[in-house]
Amino acid sequence: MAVCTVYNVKSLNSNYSISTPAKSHLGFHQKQVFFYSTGSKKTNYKRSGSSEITCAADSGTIVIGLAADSGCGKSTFMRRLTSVFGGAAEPPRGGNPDSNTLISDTTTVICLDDYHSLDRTGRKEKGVTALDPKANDFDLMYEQVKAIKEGIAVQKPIYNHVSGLLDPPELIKPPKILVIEGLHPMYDERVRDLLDFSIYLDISNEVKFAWKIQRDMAERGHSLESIKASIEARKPDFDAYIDPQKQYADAVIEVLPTQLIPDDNEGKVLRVKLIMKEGVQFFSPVYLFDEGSTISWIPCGRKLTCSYPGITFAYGPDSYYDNEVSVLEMDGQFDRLDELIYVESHLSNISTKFYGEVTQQMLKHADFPGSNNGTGLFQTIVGLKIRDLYEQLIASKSGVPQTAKA
Ligand SMILES: Nc1ncnc2c1ncn2[C@@H]1O[C@H](COP(=O)(O)OP(=O)(O)OP(=O)(O)O)[C@@H](O)[C@H]1O
Ligand SMILES: O=C(CO)[C@H](O)[C@H](O)COP(=O)(O)O
Repeated sequence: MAVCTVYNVKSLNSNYSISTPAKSHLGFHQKQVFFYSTGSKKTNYKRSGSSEITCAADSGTIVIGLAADSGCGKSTFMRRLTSVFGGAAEPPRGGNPDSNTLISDTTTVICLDDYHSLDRTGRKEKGVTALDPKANDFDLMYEQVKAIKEGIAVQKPIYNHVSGLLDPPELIKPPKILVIEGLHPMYDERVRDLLDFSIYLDISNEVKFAWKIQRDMAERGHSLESIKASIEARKPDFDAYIDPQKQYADAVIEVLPTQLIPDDNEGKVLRVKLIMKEGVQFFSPVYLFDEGSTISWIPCGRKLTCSYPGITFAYGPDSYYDNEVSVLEMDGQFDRLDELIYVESHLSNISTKFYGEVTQQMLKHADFPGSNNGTGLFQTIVGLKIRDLYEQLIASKSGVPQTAKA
């Protein structure tokens, strides 16, 4: 286990202190004062001693970025990803019960909402949304993600979604895999350059609306009008600051209404595309039947039960924001998840460790949203690809060659 040094930093105008790494690139050696803004006022910190802690990562931390709007399936995706590595993710033990962080043996998932520089009141006073870069501290985000990547523990702020306030920070030790999820993992070029792999969940407006209604009306008691108003209010900033990040993603999961039901407006049956950038180190796109060909496939028949409106798959090369990509598409939904093995056996480069691993993962989490359609299938596959990328990166650092995967 590696040893990390954290420097204690005392607050000059509030009653809690934070610790932060002592690296000169963070400015503490030179300046010894760190500005951390809470709400609309700034809090000053001064260095006061240091301590050593045990860090989890000996061979460096790899950093994955996951971008999406609120309510677009990030938490569900994270649960699928963590499961691929084994073990469950939990909030930091004994910490703030409203922490947004999830820690498992291999992964630590931090939510970038914790880098809101303006709290709920601060945003209201200034008339900005949480999507606006002005409401977020990208300098601190960059410094802390960089520090963790270099094996240094940090004291990360917490944005409390219950109170709408910035809470005292929590200690984040470098894990094997750090996932930064939220609104802006690819917005700031410096943060973007720290990412070893990036994913964007691109949920079309119609589908986003259907999911929001399902969650916020059924589970949170919001009215239809308030859900509509909240989506409308966020849209200009979403279009300006969140959506453009998809051009930088190594993989995009795009979720659209089905094309199998004419004029469908229920949003239950989905058409899902997995858009995979070519030429990304340690990431080889998944393919159907024949790499590089253009394929359309209706798998329904003796081996796959399909009720109305059926299932179609498509695969082929394309371009996306001037990048060469491979696109795998699924429209429709599975009737029987155990039969997914039939589809899995026709996919290649899925980075499984044994035959049927995708199907096993999907069956294990059959109760997660999207398990009967392309959202669950592609999230699971991307999880396996991330595991593969991690193993290849670690092997490349230690000089051990990796064997080819399915
Ligand atoms: N693949 C899916 N299929 C159907 N519904 C889904 C899917 N993924 C997410 N949802 C719906 O969206 C809701 C939000 O999902 P989730 O909590 O994973 O999103 P999130 O991006 O983490 O949200 P937030 O940022 O608001 O915490 C779920 O409760 C569910 O209703
Ligand atoms: O877009 C969001 C990311 O999840 C939230 O709206 C943002 O973090 C502000 O949170 P809250 O609405 O709890 O004040």
